Amino acid sequence: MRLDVITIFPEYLEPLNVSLVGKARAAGLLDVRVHDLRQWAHDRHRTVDDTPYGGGPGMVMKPGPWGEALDAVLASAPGPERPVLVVPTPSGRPFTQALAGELSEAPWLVFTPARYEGIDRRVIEEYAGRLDVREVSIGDYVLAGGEAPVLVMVEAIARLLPGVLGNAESHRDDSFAPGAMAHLLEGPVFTKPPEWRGREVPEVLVSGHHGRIGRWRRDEALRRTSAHRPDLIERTDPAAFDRRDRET
Ligand SMILES: O[C@H]1NC=Nc2cccc(F)c21
Repeated sequence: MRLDVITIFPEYLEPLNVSLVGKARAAGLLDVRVHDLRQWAHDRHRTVDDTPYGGGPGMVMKPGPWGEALDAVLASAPGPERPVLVVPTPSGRPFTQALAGELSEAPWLVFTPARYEGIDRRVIEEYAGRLDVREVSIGDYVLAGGEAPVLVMVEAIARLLPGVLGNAESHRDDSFAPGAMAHLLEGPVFTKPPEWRGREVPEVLVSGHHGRIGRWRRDEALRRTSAHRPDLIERTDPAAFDRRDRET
């Protein structure tokens, strides 16, 4: 997968050099290119934003630099391939595991993180005709810009690429991944030592009885989900658990 990010804060994307994404890049599974938007702002002050028409708070990003940047990035691809344009914005569709999965299938993604107030609408209109443009939000809270959302989305997408996660199994029990535990939060986890500050690991987990362990984990996941995310409970199919129990 090729992945381009156009931003006025290239240093904000440094985390894409480390950990899971960094390893995927080193392994040649991901080709990540970060571009400084200001190289396409030609005035002396390299201006990329201005006050909004119609008034109101904050600043809106000018269309000129974005148009030149996107044209340059699109022109840099050898073949006829067109990327999916991912526009982080608080007014976008929710970023979900399903969308991460869909985007992980794309051979080329271009991310355009912008300031909170966004990019001049005409940029979206200019590219919507020829690219698959996705306006996406990572959540209903106020951030200064879209760079942190890009880090979040790239991590969620990269870990789904073949070869990126060592143990393929670790997708299976992800919260929100398809299957019996889909839409459930994961329950508590434990590791050595067996006792720590007088607190012991739940006996079932050291029983070696996989059926009991599976049921305990499901019950704990249901308990945690009903406490923290009751909205997810009605989306759970109890029959799927029985099927899963029979498999384990
Ligand atoms: O994901 C959103 N959630 C909240 N604030 C934002 C600010 C800029 C971009 C963006 F995607 C977002």
